[in-house]
Amino acid sequence: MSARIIDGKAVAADLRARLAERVRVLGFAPGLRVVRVGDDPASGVYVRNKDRAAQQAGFNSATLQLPETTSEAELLAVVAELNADPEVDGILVQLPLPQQIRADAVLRAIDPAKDVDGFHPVNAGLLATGQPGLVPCTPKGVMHLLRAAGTAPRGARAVVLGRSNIVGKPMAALLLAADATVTVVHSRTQNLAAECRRAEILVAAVGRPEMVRGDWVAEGATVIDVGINRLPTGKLVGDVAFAEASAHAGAITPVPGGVGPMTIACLLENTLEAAIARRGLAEN
Ligand SMILES: Nc1nc2c(c(=O)[nH]1)N[C@@H](CN(C=O)c1ccc(C(=O)N[C@@H](CCC(=O)O)C(=O)O)cc1)CN2
Ligand SMILES: [Mg+2]
Repeated sequence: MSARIIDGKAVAADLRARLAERVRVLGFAPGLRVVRVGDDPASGVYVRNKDRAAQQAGFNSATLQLPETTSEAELLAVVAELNADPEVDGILVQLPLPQQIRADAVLRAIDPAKDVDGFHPVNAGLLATGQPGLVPCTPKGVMHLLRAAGTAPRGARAVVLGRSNIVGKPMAALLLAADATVTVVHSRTQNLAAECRRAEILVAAVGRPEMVRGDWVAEGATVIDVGINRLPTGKLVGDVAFAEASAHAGAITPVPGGVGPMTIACLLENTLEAAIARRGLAEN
């Protein structure tokens, strides 16, 4: 079998266009503030892309750039200001942070109602207990991609490779909420390949270049590759060996152009949701 390619760029562009139209109809500009600390070059690219996508969709977006030497207390003070600012609907602190700052302490300080990354323990708890809240952008984007691919999670065997708070755990919760039968596997799991081979939906989010080989993929499975790994050659690859896996999968996301663009589109979706909820508006 040669897999269908799930075009994340196109799905993200479509979502961004629909969000822009909703913003136009609502008649106000949702406020987004992205905080970048230091000069990690990849973060620079992501933050610029977020800002540009937000502005193109009619959001009131700005990036706050802080020096690499920023202390945790200084960053917490910036977060407190944004929490108190009525013009701000969404706050996102770009990760990774410099080593003198505890990311957990900063993420916990963000007002959960403005936590458009969905990383605050309150939002994580709401998701884990099946209640409405702000959902992390990358797993939310994966759910959009499954819909676009025509892959229904209900009753399907889903395997999530990776157990991070940012992707693996919320991904498992979302699939479970969509009635999939979910298994989470990780570096300590025995027989990883055999576990993955059982999946009708396989989500790889482990951060190891091309770890998932062709014979880990069941015939006809939908494979979603969350990994974005830069090889020493400069080439960007996912957690899945794309050519090998494509020979078995029914549908597969590429890297680049798969999950990555959805992360940014879903950030806009979350910011719009936060703006609507903060204003007590209900859309019809
Ligand atoms: N606060 C957060 N920090 C980080 C997150 C996050 O969701 N919230 N995720 C990643 C980085 N990230 C967004 O911030 C992100 C990474 C990659 C892409 C993307 O579109 N990638 C492209 C390829 C880009 C390239 O050429 O390098 C693709 O996959 O097509 C978007 C967002 C860590 N930090
Ligand atoms: Mg991503």
